[in-house]
Amino acid sequence: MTYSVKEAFYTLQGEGAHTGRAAVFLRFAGCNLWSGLERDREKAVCRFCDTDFVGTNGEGGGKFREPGLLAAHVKAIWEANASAGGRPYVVCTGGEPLMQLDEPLIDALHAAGFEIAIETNGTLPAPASIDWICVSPKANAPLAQTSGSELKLVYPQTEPEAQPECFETLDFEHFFLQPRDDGPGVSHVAAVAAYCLKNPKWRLSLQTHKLTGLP
Ligand SMILES: C[S@@+](CC[C@H](N)C(=O)[O-])C[C@H]1O[C@@H](n2cnc3c(N)ncnc32)[C@H](O)[C@@H]1O
Ligand SMILES: Nc1nc2[nH]cc(C(=O)O)c2c(=O)[nH]1
Ligand code: SF4
Ligand SMILES: [Mg+2]
Repeated sequence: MTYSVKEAFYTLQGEGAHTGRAAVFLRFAGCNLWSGLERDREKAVCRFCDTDFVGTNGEGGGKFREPGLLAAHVKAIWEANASAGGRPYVVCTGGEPLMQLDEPLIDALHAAGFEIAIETNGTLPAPASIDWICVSPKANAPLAQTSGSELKLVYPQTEPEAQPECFETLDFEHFFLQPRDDGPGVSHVAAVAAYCLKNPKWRLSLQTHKLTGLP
């Protein structure tokens, strides 16, 4: 299949349990919960998205006709940036990466030496061969993937079915609340901190790339 990639870039993982780890971010185009067009945002299932995942015109983006070609592209980005040590790490995100990330591409990334992480909204099942599965549930989007490495819930969400208590018995190793970024002048950090202080099962995940200026 042909993979549509919005952008691919080298940075530090900004969120969750692997915060601070060097990685190639592979951002697939398209999502099943929003078209990505501002005119559709209010009627979308997921309305708080902070990401442009439309098209293939970003840095390192493009269309890749074979899994091996995309894996070679990711490897070239790693090798152009990392000089020594550390296991090559790729974070597949989007948009919704599970609309495109398939077994042939997972095999090709593994063959290129990568440990593979995914950031997914959990509405599509994730292949078990992915090394690190981060699920970020959204209100009104039933979960197909109820186990994994970390569950990272954007907080607050108003809908009753997107409250932290709805997810805390699922089969994940780590539970994070991430303050919803509503743009300049609004912060939900204190609300997340207060929740985590009362409910120690949950930890605070800051979007540290937005503090450091990394992509
Ligand atoms: C852009 S999404 C792409 C992956 C996948 N579609 C998902 O939603 O998990 C990557 C991460 O950013 C989070 N995110 C999106 N918009 C956000 C916002 N406004 N504030 C905080 N986190 C946000 C998502 O919940 C997810 O954990
Ligand atoms: N540095 C950095 N860390 C991230 N963690 C998850 C991200 C995403 O958009 O999926 C992201 C991102 O866009 N940049
Ligand atoms: S599911 Fe993820 S990529 Fe899709 S609109 Fe929501 S946050 Fe953005
Ligand atoms: Mg992001």
